[in-house]
Amino acid sequence: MRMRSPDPSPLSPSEALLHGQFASWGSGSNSNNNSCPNSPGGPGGISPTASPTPPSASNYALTLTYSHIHIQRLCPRPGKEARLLLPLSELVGCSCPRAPAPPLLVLYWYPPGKKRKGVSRRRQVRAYLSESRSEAERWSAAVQCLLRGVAVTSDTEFSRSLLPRPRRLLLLVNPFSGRGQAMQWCQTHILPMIREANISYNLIQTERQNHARELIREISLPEWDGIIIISGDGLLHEVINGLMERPDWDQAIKIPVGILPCGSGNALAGSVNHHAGYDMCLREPLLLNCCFLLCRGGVRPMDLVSVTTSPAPNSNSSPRRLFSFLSVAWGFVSDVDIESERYRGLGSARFTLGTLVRIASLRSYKGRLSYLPPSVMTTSPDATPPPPRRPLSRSITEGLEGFCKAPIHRTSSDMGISEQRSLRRGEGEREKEERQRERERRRQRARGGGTGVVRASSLAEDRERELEGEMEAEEELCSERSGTSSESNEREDCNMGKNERLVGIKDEGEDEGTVEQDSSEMDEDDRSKDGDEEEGEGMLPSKVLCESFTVDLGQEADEEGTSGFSYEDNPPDSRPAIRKNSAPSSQIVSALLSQPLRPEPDTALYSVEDMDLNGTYCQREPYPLDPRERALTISSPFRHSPFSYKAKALDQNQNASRPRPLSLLQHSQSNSLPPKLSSLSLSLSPTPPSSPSCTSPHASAYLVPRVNTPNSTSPSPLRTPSSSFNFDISEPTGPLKNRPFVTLPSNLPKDDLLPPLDQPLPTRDWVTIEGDFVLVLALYQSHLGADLHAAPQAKFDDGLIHLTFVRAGISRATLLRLFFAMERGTHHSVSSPYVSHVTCRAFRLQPLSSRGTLTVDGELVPYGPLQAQVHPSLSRLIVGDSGVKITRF
Ligand SMILES: Nc1ncnc2c1ncn2[C@@H]1O[C@H](COP(=O)(O)OP(=O)(O)OP(=O)(O)O)[C@@H](O)[C@H]1O
Repeated sequence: MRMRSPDPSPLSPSEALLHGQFASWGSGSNSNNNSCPNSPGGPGGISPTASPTPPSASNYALTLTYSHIHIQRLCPRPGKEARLLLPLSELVGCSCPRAPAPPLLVLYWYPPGKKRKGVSRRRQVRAYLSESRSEAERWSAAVQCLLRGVAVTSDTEFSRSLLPRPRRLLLLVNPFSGRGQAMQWCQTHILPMIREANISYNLIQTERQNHARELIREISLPEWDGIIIISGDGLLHEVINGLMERPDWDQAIKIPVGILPCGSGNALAGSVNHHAGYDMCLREPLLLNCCFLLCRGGVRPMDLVSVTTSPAPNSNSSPRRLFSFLSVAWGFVSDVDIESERYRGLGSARFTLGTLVRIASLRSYKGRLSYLPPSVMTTSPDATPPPPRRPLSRSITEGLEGFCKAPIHRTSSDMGISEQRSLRRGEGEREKEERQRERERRRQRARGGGTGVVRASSLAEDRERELEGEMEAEEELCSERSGTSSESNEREDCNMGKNERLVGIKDEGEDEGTVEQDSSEMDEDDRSKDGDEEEGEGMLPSKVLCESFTVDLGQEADEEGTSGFSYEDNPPDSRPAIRKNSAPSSQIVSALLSQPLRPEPDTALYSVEDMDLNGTYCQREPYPLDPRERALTISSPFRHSPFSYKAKALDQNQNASRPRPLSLLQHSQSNSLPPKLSSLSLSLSPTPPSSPSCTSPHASAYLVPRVNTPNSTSPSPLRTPSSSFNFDISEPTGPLKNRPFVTLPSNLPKDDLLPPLDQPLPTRDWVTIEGDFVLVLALYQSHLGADLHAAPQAKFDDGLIHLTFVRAGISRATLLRLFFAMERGTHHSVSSPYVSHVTCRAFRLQPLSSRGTLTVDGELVPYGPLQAQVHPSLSRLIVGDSGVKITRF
């Protein structure tokens, strides 16, 4: 019994809603005490025929207030606390068993677990024997009224009639999610708690992929107060899309949805758990927290993101639209998600192993990422309006990894350094500066042969010139100001600023050299270079925090500080990539990291396909590739990868009816640790040579005109409307999600920020980054997995997409450090010029590499151009007490 010390402030009578005396009844935790009352109606519940245990000698005085039940032992025993304060916020329900059971008041209490991570909240059932049934029922009704948010006062006559009808929930269980424990957990954890909360439910097991989606499209929704997914995030993805495919989608999507985590990633559950203020946890503790929050009720609006994907390969259909509640991933994250399917038996540890394998064979992808930063808006009508904001029109073309770092530092932010400086000046100066830059860009493009192709080797010069242009403009501004009393001071300031920036440019150049060396020699030299890198760190800009988002300008310098990074340096519970329940031990990690990372000779070739403005792939120059990469499918070190790319994939619908169990069976052969892990070759993936000096034959080939550059050329001659989306690319045959061709309702919310996928983006306001990426991750929840706090600022309804992109050139150690820091959500402070975090309202992703994986909410979608826009607060999520109470009863 958890008796607490007496409340120092005695209860005032006005606070008390009810007061009464009860005798004790066998109480305690369900697991330890067989004599205690069990779940109402559940197995082991109070048997009507059971003869009541004789009341104990000790009696209790119970007082009910708006927030607590005060339980006072009337005959204090030595060594025992005399008083227990039971917060109503920790109760899921209360009952009064029907006759012939004794007149009991039964309280179902789930106090939170100990602070130590991973310790579950524990179920405690407390039963008190009343003098009469009517008194017990009065108390039960009063407690339930408070739990359900019914307005009551001390004058209220409590009875069952005051209670709203029990909530009705549709529970959808994917029995194959995670490690296949969903049904077992239903019986042991979920259903008992739901019964105790007096919730009615219908439980349906899904039988195949898209079963839930079809079901949700058809059912009558007014019968339900909520739809609960007992699975991973994939099943919720189906439900959300099923709701949006209904003719009454605008009503349907407002039905509260909830998630009880039984998958392996459980990102949304992790976000809900975090939102409720609980410590990060996994498995049963996470499930119990989420189930508790569900029973407490309370919903919040949740943003949905409308994603338009390319049509499936070999299909003549148009782009597909779907709705996403979690993420879009390309590169590292989606690769790990899909490739680690084969380790599903490991539970969430599959991501750990997948992460290590993918880091060992790190690869990068060419592509173009464009995004629309959120606009600056004043929320208060009294607030002074912001200065007129010049529409931003920026496009950043990056060269090879580590080569052109400066542009991304400065301009990928909504209010980057150059923009902030411009805004301080008058419109005239800004326009003048803009014109000057424009002229410079045009000259630059003309030098590129008039094709719009930007030479990679010229990018750094380009950027340097741009900076010089800015400085000249500033100098002009200073000279215009001369004549005032502060003339000399200002001039000095200006000159000083210029010198500092020139030093900065020089230093960046030096740093780039270092980073190139880093990418080619990697870890072998890590330790020795540590000191040098530290030196350079102070010379670079450190970090710009923008109003709406953060862009890390940090120095990759302490990248090499990661040479000192070892598993010994990190407490075991602070590793997201190496999870607590991970199968791979630190020895595996050490083995992987201790391998020398050698650049592989570029001995084999495969074709790199470039894409024109219309999203059509065209073959460009050959791209060097390690022969093993070709042999090992998508650079997996596992020879029998079930995800090998076939020359031509089946239409995704040909997998359509393949139920999950089959796919699990199919993967079961590889559901084991990699053979001979220690002999894994840590060869570099086919990233281009680190030198930007165009030694790579393809260096200028993949840099194609940018659609949203103001002066970009008209659409490429390769573009033909009919050939748009006609991708001759292969897809993994296994897990590509079958999406039945359903005609979406015509009145769905429009993606008003985006043109059709085959049209160029608007020339204003958008930012484009082009180059080699290790990963692009668009997240709209705080968590990417239950223990990956990947977007710490994200809220369910912030109307924002949180974009993280990592560019090629990042070392394995830094990447690993980034994932480690993600567990605590501190990865934004991992200083690396290759890592950027921004927010946006819409984005477009155009992969330029011919192979890769794209996932939406962890589900594979056709590989090709994709775009997305956030639709704020479109749906409603059950989050517990911190939300608004469910009103539909
Ligand atoms: N009965 C079933 N048989 C086969 N596949 C199913 C079944 N029910 C659902 N699915 C599909 O299984 C896929 C994975 O489900 P889900 O994401 O819920 O679990 P998970 O992958 O274990 O969890 P997480 O996404 O958190 O890793 C989804 O695409 C879903 O459509």
